[in-house]
Amino acid sequence: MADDALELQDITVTFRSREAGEQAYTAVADTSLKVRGGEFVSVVGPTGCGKSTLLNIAAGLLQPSAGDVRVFGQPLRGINHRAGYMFQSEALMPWRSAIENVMVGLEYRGLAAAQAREQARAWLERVGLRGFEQRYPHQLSGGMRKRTALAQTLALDPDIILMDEPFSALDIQTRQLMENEVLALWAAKRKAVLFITHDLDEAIAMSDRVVVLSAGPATHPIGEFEIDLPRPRDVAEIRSHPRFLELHGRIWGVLRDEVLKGYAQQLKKAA
Ligand SMILES: Nc1ncnc2c1ncn2[C@@H]1O[C@H](COP(=O)(O)OP(=O)(O)OP(=O)(O)O)[C@@H](O)[C@H]1O
Repeated sequence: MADDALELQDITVTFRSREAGEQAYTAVADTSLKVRGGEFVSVVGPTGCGKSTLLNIAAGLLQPSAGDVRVFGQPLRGINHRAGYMFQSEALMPWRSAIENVMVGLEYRGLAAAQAREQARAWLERVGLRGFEQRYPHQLSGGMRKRTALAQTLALDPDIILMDEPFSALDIQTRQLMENEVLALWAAKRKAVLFITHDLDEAIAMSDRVVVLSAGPATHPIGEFEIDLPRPRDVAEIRSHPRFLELHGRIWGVLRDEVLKGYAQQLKKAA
């Protein structure tokens, strides 16, 4: 459909080991997933189930073994240039100041240095980093580095935002502040968001829809839930809303067994 920003159709991903004798591993099997324009969709699933793999497919960083990816109705070939990507790990360049980190993508896009600097400054201000433009990543707190990375992603004005557990390394208060800021920025621009997390509370608090993945191998969606909580939301306050608790109970009912299977598999792998 034309109003789908991102569509994964029957995606299968099989990793083949280079070492002879090792078996191929099918991480994801027959997975279909859509994100409509302006929709905030979270994907939750047990550890190691294939969440990052799916995001890499959506970003065009990884080619599926089978299946198709469509971006605003067009087949994706190579990198998804309509998408911005925010990783779990730090992606800032340590030798560049905060403003230079935000500028780099804009300059790469062809903006003159002065213009790129101006836009980067405005974005740093929007994410609460006015006065910190000249600091280097090691001179910023973990939360500030995340804010810089967020400014870096949003400055490019992507139509689709892909986020892979972006706040998992933060303490709970900073995390909730950042989640609220992301929601406020998202509400202003209404981009399509695909958000990966293993935290069900975070997924429900942020999203319009939550997709639950099975444990691997051959991970696939096993449940999909519309999150009809009122907006604007405060991620801390919404957790005590009766509807939140009801949705949490229903989704956890589907997720719980997969989490247990996921743990068992990790232990088996480690043995
Ligand atoms: N390049 C690769 N080669 C072989 N196996 C891989 C590769 N990348 C991922 N895998 C395997 O595929 C499965 C899914 O990995 P993925 O990182 O997508 O999971 P995840 O759900 O994002 O994990 P986590 O919750 O720990 O972040 C894992 O079992 C992983 O070991």
